[in-house]
Amino acid sequence: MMFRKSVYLFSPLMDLKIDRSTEDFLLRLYYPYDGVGLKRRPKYHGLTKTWQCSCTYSKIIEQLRQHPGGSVDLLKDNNTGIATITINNPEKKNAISGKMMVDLEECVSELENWVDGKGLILTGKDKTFCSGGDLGTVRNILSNGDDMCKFMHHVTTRLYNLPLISVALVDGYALGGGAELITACDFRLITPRAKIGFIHVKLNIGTGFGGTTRLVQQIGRIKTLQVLSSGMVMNTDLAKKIGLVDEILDNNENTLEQGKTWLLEHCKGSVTTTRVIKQMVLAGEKLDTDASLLEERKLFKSVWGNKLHAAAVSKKSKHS
Ligand SMILES: CCCC(=O)SCCNC(=O)CCNC(=O)[C@H](O)C(C)(C)COP(=O)(O)OP(=O)(O)OC[C@H]1O[C@@H](n2cnc3c(N)ncnc32)[C@H](O)[C@@H]1OP(=O)(O)O
Repeated sequence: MMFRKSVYLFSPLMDLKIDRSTEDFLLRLYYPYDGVGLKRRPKYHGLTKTWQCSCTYSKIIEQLRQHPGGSVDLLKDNNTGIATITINNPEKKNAISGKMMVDLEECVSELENWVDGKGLILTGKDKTFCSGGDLGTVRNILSNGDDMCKFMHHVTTRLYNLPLISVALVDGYALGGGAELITACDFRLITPRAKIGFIHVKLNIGTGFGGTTRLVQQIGRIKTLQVLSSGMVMNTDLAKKIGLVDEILDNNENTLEQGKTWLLEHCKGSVTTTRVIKQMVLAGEKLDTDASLLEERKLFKSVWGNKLHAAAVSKKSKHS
C-alpha cells in the first residue's frame, strides 16, 4: 500500500496491455481518486486515458496492400436495408489477394456503422464465389502467413458479429479460404452449380481464415474432421446432407434476386427488431447463460414499449 501511494505521489498508474482481437498495444494511464500527489490537480482524479498504438495492425494492412488484384465491393440499399458484398476478381475465379483482404475489412467497418441495415449478402462475381487465397499473394507471403491469418481472423470475426442477418450466396466454386468465408455468415444458400471444398490439405496447410473454429460450431467435430482431412469438394447434395447449407436455390440466372428474396423472408421485422434478434442470438452463442440472459434483458428493454411495439399491440384489438 505504501508502495502504491508512493507511486501515486509522483505519477498516475500505468499499464500496458494488448488488445487480443487486434494485437494492438494499449497504454493505459489511470489517475486515481485518492492519489496523494494528485490532490492539487483534482481534474485528473478517476480519469483513465488510453492510447491505442495500432502500429502492428496498420503495418499488416500496409503489407497486405502490396499484393494487388481484384476488389471487394460493397453496395448498400437503404430502401430494403440489404447490403451486398461482392468478391470481384473473375480472371482468377475470385481468388482473394492481399489488397482484397483489406477491402473486405473496409466493407465490414462500413457495415458496422450502417445503422439502417438489416441484412447482408456475401457473393462472388460472375458465377463463382471465391477460389481461396490468391496463389500469387500466397507465394509472396510464404515466410509470414501469421500476419495474414491474424488479420483475417479479425475481419471474419467482425463479419460474423455484424448486427445484420448475413447470407453467403454460393454459385460455382467456394474453395480453400473461399469456403472459410462462407462460414463467417449466418446462412448459406447455394445454386446447383456450387462446389464447396476446404481443400487446404492439398496444399499441406490448415485453415487460415478461422474456418475450422466456426465449422466445428456449425456442423460438429466429426463432420469437420471428415471435410478437412479429405479436402473433398462437395456438391450441393453432400453440402446439404452434412448441414453446411441452408437452402439450394433454383437453377436459373437470377441468383442474387433469389438470395435477396430469401433473406427478406428472414428479415421480417423492422431494422431495430431484426438487429436486436441477431444480437440476442450472438449473445446466446458467445456468452455464458447468466451473461447472455443479462444481454437479452438489456436488448428486450430497448424494444419493449417502443412505437412499433405499441402499434403492433394496438392492432390486436380482438384480444384486448
Ligand atoms: C488461408 C487460405 C488458403 C487457401 O485459400 S488455399 C486454396 C487456394 N486455392 C486453390 O488452390 C484453388 C486453385 N484453383 C483451382 O483449383 C481452379 O482454378 C478452380 C477454382 C477449380 C477453377 O478451375 P477452372 O474452371 O478449370 O479454371 P482455371 O483453373 O482455368 O482458372 C482460371 C484462372 O484463374 C486462376 N486461378 C484460379 N484460382 C486461383 C487462385 N486461387 N489464385 C490465383 N489464381 C487462380 C487460374 O490460374 C487461371 O488463370 P489463367 O487463366 O491460367 O491465367
